Amino acid sequence: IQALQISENKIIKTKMLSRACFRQFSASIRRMSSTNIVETNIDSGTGFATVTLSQPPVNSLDKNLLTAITDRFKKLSDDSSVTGAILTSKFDGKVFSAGLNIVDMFQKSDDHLGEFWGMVQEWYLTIQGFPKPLVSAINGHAPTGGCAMALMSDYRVMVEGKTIGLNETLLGIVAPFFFADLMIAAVGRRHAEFALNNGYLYTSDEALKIGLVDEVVNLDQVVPTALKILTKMTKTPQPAYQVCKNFLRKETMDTLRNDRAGDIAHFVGFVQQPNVQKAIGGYLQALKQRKK
Ligand SMILES: CC/C=C\C/C=C\C/C=C\CC/C=C/CC(=O)SCCNC(=O)CCNC(=O)[C@H](O)C(C)(C)COP(=O)(O)OP(=O)(O)OC[C@H]1O[C@@H](n2cnc3c(N)ncnc32)[C@H](O)[C@@H]1OP(=O)(O)O
Repeated sequence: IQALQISENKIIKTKMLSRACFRQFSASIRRMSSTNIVETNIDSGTGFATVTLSQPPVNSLDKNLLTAITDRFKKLSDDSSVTGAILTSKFDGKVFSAGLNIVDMFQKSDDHLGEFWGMVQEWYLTIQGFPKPLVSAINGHAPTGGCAMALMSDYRVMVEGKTIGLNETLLGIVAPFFFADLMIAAVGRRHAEFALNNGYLYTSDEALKIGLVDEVVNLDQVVPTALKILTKMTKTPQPAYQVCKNFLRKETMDTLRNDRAGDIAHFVGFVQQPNVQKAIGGYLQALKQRKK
């Protein structure tokens, strides 16, 4: 009987302990009401939000994903309990993001293209204007718009052995001026001209050499390294951090803000050209046939 009582007490204690652990865990990690394509967890101890892009197969930025990311970052900006954020992908070891969804640019009406580009502008203005420290944990390939999105963060940690770059010209399209300015800000005009004119995709190590990313680590170190640097960045007095970040980025953002309609018209006119459509169609086909 005594033995039974002892083991029953042990069970009760174990249950109490696991309930306490669960309470502690649920108190420290808050899951934001996320769409399933953008998962967000907030650590209530540090205030760090981890935003994980989760749209299969490659996080291509279609209207749904652009809107979900934009909404998420707007909420994180407004949430005073959030001190900083990490942007990463669910498809670790494979793809961070395949950039803008090419299907949204092929054989579409002017209205579709205009609405799509308006969403691209809003996505750029929101992440680039995110007032808190933001670190990209680039755990897979990051071509074109995927690279641009990583460039909008304040620090880039990349997994070894993948590729990154603004390689639009290889598709027969041209990176918009606000993508080009992101690259110039990171690597300087000389490297940016070479990278954009030639649609050059850098390996992780090459990207590190020119300053396109800040650190290259193995896969299981990507997020921990991002967390480490975020911890440092959030120690800077935040009003000063925000003012500084805003004034350094304001010029290009203002150029876009001041003529969004003109920029949309420019995009639609460019993409609807028959030779551009032909190039995009050919590229899409090549992408589909790569696997065969
Ligand atoms: C004078 C004019 C001046 C200025 C111009 C004015 C305005 C600007 C005009 C235009 C600017 C437009 C800007 C565009 C920026 C972009 O972001 S364009 C996006 C380009 N993206 C890419 O090139 C990436 C292509 N993808 C890949 O290289 C690979 O998929 C990747 C390495 C990311 C992953 O490889 P892997 O894991 O092997 O996957 P798969 O290749 O097998 O892909 C899986 C399926 O996903 C489809 N897919 C891949 N990427 C995209 C995409 N970006 N959009 C849509 N779909 C994509 C792929 O086809 C596979 O589909 P399937 O399974 O075969 O159905």
